[in-house]
Amino acid sequence: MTDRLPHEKGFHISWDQIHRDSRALAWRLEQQGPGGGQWRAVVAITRGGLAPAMIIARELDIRVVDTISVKSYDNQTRAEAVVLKAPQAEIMGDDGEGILVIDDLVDTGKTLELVRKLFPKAHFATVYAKPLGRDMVDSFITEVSQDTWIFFPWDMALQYVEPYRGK
Ligand SMILES: O=P(O)(O)OC[C@H]1O[C@H](OP(=O)(O)OP(=O)(O)O)[C@H](O)[C@@H]1O
Ligand SMILES: O=c1[nH]c(=O)c2nc[nH]c2[nH]1
Ligand SMILES: [Mg+2]
Repeated sequence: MTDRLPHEKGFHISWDQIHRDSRALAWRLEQQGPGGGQWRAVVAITRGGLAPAMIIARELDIRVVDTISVKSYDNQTRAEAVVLKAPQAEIMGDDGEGILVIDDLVDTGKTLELVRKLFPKAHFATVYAKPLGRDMVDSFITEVSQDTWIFFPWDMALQYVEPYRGK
């Protein structure tokens, strides 16, 4: 099943902005590892979670980094979330306790819902969150409205724009 979501607004994020917001998320997560200590591993939800996960792993000095691949969207159309690649079973343990699962954003929450079912005791963190999915995430930095589409720097390119008076 797919459904079309209306996105009236666009929120354009630069590399600098995602770097700063991911760092802010890392600092927020620092004291929240198991027993107030170090996280056992970072797991990025690919592909969007890869860049934030790298920045967070670097900030928190976590060397064990794995991925789970969940595909939910074709362009701006939501489809059923499916796991295309799971993380290593030895890293995750029975329930994901002590593991930090990172994604770039939570929108409807369907992606995190699926991953949470697999690893219910992991900590779920995203850089951005929309209201529908906010309850699925344990930590995030910035909330945007549901009708906003977030444009990430890896999906954009700098391009020439005509001067305002030249049109
Ligand atoms: O909360 P939801 O409604 O599930 O949406 C959020 C997910 O959608 C996007 O990933 P996408 O499936 O588009 O794949 P990508 O990360 O490879 O771009 C985004 O990176 C999140 O993972
Ligand atoms: O680049 C993206 N921006 C978004 O706002 C979004 N929501 C779900 N998936 C998304 N991908
Ligand atoms: Mg994604």
